[in-house]
Amino acid sequence: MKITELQFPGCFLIESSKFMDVRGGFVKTYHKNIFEENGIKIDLAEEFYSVSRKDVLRGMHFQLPPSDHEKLVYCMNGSVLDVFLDIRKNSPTYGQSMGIELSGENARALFLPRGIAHGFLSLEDNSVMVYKTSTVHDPMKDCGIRWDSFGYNWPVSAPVISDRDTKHSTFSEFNSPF
Ligand SMILES: Cc1cn([C@H]2C[C@H](O)[C@@H](COP(=O)(O)OP(=O)(O)O[C@H]3O[C@@H](C)C(=O)[C@@H](O)[C@H]3O)O2)c(=O)[nH]c1=O
Repeated sequence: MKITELQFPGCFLIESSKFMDVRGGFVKTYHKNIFEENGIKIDLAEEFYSVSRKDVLRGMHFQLPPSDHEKLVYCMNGSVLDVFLDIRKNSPTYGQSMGIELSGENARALFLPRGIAHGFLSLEDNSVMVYKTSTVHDPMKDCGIRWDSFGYNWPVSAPVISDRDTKHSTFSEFNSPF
């Protein structure tokens, strides 16, 4: 397991070893000690997953304080372009976004701290995204920023998005509490 801090402080790329044999594959997605040795502390409270068709775009999501949380995300099957946006006002990378491909094949995961908005574009059918979070879902604090409002160059013109995701504030309208 190789863990690298990204250019956004507190965001980490986790590259897990994938063991293959005649039966298929094996991937370890969380190891408390290795994570903590690399500066990642997450008390797991919930786990969930979504399944998306090609060109589905979900995001950009986060929970507001006091229900904000750390998030460990990975793609167990298929592939996605995972995109995250720094909305921490005191961060040197505030307002910046970056994208990383996650797939069942590359077995990468991302650790995202509080104050990072998260979304992804599904690059193929049956892309399964798994999340482990440090607080439980709080519908009253579940919040978002419009996917097309912060300058990220998504490689899709007409993504499939939820009704909720069309209604988020734009990045410039949003007054970040982080
Ligand atoms: C996120 C979530 C949703 N739900 C419900 C609400 C709704 O009825 C249904 C689908 O929710 P959504 O449309 O918000 O699902 P989705 O758009 O897939 O939400 C996810 O998007 C990505 C980008 C993230 O980063 C995740 O943290 C999460 O916000 O599931 C829960 O019960 N618990 C949860 O933790």
